[in-house]
Amino acid sequence: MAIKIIKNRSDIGAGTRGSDMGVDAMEIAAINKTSEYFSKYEFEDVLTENESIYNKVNNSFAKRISSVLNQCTRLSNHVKVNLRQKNFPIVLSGDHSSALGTISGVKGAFPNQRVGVVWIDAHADIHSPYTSPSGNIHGMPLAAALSEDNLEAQINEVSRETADLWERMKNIEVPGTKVLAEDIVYFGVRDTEEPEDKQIEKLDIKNYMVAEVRYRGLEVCVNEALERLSDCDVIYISFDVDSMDCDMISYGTGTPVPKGFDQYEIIQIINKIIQSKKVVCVEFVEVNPLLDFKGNKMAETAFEVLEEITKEIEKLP
Ligand SMILES: NC(=[NH2+])NCCC[C@H](N)C(=O)O
Repeated sequence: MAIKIIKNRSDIGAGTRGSDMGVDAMEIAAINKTSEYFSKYEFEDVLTENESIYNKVNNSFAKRISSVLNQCTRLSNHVKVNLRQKNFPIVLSGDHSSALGTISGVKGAFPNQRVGVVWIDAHADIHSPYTSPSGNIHGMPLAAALSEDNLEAQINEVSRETADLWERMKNIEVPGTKVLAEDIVYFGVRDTEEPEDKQIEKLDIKNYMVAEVRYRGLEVCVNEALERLSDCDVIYISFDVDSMDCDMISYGTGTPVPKGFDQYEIIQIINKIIQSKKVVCVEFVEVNPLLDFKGNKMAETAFEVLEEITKEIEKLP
C-alpha cells in the first residue's frame, strides 16, 4: 500500500494556539528515537492560513470560519487527489476542524459509496454555530459532515455572514450530507454539552465509552462497531489524542479530559478496524506541544500509535 503523509499544520479551529506545531512535535519525537519514519514516506504540506489568528474581527459563534472553510477545502482536495491516485493518506493535522476537510475529500473520491466514520475522541464535535458554547470550529466538524444544524437546541443568534459560510462548509466537494448518522461510531466520547447529548440521542449515534470497552472487551466492541458499519463501503478513522487519558498520558492537547484510553487500547482499536480492509484514510489531530508539561510526551505517544498503525496499513494489498 502506497502511503502518503499529508501534513496539515493548522490550528485556527481551536480556542488555544499551538496544535499547528503538533505535526512537527511528532516528527521530532521520531527523530529523537532515531526513526526513519518521516524520511521513509512521501509527504505533502497543506498551505495554511494561521495568520488569520491576528484578525480580531471574527464571528464569535464560528471563529475564523472563512479561513477554516478555505483550510478544509484545501485539505479535502489533497485527500481526494491522493485517494484517486490509489494512495493511502495518513493525515497529520492540528485542530480537529480539519476532519471536515478529510471526510469531504474521502466523499469526493468515492461519491457513490457509503462512507463510515470511526471517531476516537473525548469530544463529540457535533456542534453547529447555532449550538456551540465556544464558537471554536474544532467542536463542529461532524455536524457539517452530517449537514445537521440541531436547531432544536439552538442557543446562539448567528449572523447572516456566518450562516452563509457555514452552508459552504456543508457543501465542500459534494453538496450536503457526506456521512449518515448511522454510519458514525464514537469511541471514548466523555465530555459533551447538552445540545450534543440531545443530538446524539436523536440521531442514535453509538458511543463505545472507555468503561464499556474495558468491561465488555475491546475485541467484542470493535467487532460490533464494524458490524454497525457493515453497509459502508469505505471507512475513515479520526483519532483525536484527547481520547487518551490526560493524567496517564499527557496534557499536551487543547481540551484534555481524564479517564480516557491508553495508547495500547488505541492501537488495538485502530488496527482491528484497519483489518476490516475498508479503511481508506486515517487522521491524527490535536497534539499541542505548547501545553505539554511532560516534555514532548503527547507527541511521542502519538508517534508510537502512528508507527504501530502504519505497520497494519502496510499489510494492506
Ligand atoms: N476537537 C476538540 N478538541 N473539540 C473540543 C470541543 C469542546 C467543546 N465541546 C466546544 O465545542 O467548544
